[in-house]
Amino acid sequence: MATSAQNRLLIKGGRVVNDDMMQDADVYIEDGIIKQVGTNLHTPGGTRVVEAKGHLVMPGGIDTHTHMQLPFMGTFAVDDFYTGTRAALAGGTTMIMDFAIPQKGESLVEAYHRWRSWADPKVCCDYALHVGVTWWCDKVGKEMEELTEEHGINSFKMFMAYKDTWQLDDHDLLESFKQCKEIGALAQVHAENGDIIKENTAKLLDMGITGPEGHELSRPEEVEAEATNRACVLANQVGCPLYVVHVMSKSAADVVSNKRRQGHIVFGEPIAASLGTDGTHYYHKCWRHAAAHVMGPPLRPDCETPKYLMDLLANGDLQTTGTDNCTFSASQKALGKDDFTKIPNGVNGVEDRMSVIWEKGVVSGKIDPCKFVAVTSTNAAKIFNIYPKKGRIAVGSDADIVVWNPHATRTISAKTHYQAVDFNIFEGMEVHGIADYVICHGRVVVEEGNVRAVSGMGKFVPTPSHSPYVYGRVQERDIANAPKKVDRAPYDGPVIQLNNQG
Ligand SMILES: C[C@@H](CNC(N)=O)C(=O)O
Ligand SMILES: [Zn+2]
Ligand SMILES: [Zn+2]
Repeated sequence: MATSAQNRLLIKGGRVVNDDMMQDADVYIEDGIIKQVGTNLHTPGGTRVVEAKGHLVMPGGIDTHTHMQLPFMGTFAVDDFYTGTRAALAGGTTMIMDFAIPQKGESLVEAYHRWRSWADPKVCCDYALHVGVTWWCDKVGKEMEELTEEHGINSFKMFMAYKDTWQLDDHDLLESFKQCKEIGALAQVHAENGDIIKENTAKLLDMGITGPEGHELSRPEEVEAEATNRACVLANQVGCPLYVVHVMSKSAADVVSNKRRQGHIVFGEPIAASLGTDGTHYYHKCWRHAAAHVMGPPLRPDCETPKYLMDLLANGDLQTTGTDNCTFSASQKALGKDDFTKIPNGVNGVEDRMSVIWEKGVVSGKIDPCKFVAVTSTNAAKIFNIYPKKGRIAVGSDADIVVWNPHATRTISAKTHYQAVDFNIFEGMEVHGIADYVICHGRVVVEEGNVRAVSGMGKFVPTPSHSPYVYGRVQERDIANAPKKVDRAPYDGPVIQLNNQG
């Protein structure tokens, strides 16, 4: 069938960047799919041309961790699936991975359908879902299997914090990890020790420390590191691959590095916030400013943390970058004006992630453009088993592409950002790297600063189980590491008699 002119696009004169190579090449697109990559391409008449000279042509960003319009702590995240995905496109991200989170006792499948009903009509770009496991029983295990087999879910997030609401104990963590392995899904953890947090919180409030500084004081980085280590040990003991979301500290990152060095199958996800700013803001005199940075795990007061985490992305010890975008405006954060435990947790990031990582990673000389593509897009596509449909500029891949201007600069501000939230944790930061053009489903949705995102144009992307990148070595490893019985003659010596008087 002849394609109509608006479905044909040629990105001309740019430098194509994938995670493993760069090349000067043009990219020809038809009906939302990349059809040709190369030079001197023959394209039909009526093809629209995007001039990309001096630009990098990269796979659109994949944000592995968002919470659009999340019902949380008595309110809803203010960026919904429309404003959130529109902002994502504005910044060069062409796919988000959000979370369907049931309350304790609720059906996981019902939560999945609820999130689908919220997202499908609104998303401007493609999206996938992880599903939260906030309680455990056999029914939960069966629903995890149904979600993997019938609904395109291949990752489940278990919470080790949020005691009394979403937190699982070690027994339930083990059961959920075993089930993830059984169905070929990836176990994700929110790694903080919720029991220590509860203990510390009571002490701090008793001492009259009710401000946002109390939030970080209640959960210092060793509380994140302890849970990260525990999750790695539990998962490794049942042979389940693990993905640690929102890695926020040096200590937790070191745990992931060391476990990977010991051969564990574990992945770590720092976020734009932990790569771009720090926890000194909790001590800001302005309550609103300090509260705007409240999230869990918290940003760390050690201002060397962002560089440290970027170095671990550079050397491959950490693999993906999300944002944990879960935004609340001043009046919502003010629910906790007298008690930091009531400040809705969450920060922005979905719009600025690509620029923040370009500035802190590439401009600083820590990562090159190929590694930038790896950590903002390709690694996520491989881990969640949607590669090369997503995460690559190649024939047959989706035409989700960012035409990146590496030299242009902008100053990040809530005054100019597309997000609905009234605060930006990167306020005032000058960054290099602007998405001059963003192509989504083969259509130009961002053009030199004009965002023409279309609500409902995004599609749900099923993530299939048994990702080779995650499970490719699990079977052999189980066989190789299986404990072996020792053949020996039975003991035939004396045995004491136990008296029954206890
Ligand atoms: C509830 C959700 C977002 N909030 C946060 N990280 O502070 C999460 O824990 O990832
Ligand atoms: Zn979390
Ligand atoms: Zn989250």
